[in-house]
Amino acid sequence: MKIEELIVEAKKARELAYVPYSTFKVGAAILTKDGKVYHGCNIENAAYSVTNCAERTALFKAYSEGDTKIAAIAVVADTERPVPPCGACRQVMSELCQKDTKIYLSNIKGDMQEITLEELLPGAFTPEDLHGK
Ligand SMILES: O=c1ccn([C@H]2C[C@H](O)[C@@H](CO)O2)c(=O)[nH]1
Repeated sequence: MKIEELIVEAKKARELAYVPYSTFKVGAAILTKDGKVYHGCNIENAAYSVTNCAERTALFKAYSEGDTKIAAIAVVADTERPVPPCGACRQVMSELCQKDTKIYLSNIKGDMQEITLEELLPGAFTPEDLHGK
């Protein structure tokens, strides 16, 4: 699958965003190493802090189906620059994506930025830290 096609899937996912509070729609699409696509949108809540971002929705969908090998993830929002994932998503991506996962940040007008996990969250807290290694 081409990068542009994965971004189109993220745009489709964005249309399903449940955003009555911010009205800010975000979409994500994951391509697994087996070639399957998972979609995710942001899902808000009247108790604002339990909102789930698009990136985490897509990753949790893939993991909960047993698909943990993530080839690529694309994220799209209507932002001036390619949408920057929030801090919580960076932490989750640093653990649930792999070192070689391709990460594409994009926006509705078509800008695209490829970024690595290490660039997204340098010095992330890892499972190794938790286990004292
Ligand atoms: O990368 C991002 C940034 C923000 N949001 C969501 C959270 C909230 O629903 C809305 C405004 O912050 O956008 C995402 O889904 N992904």
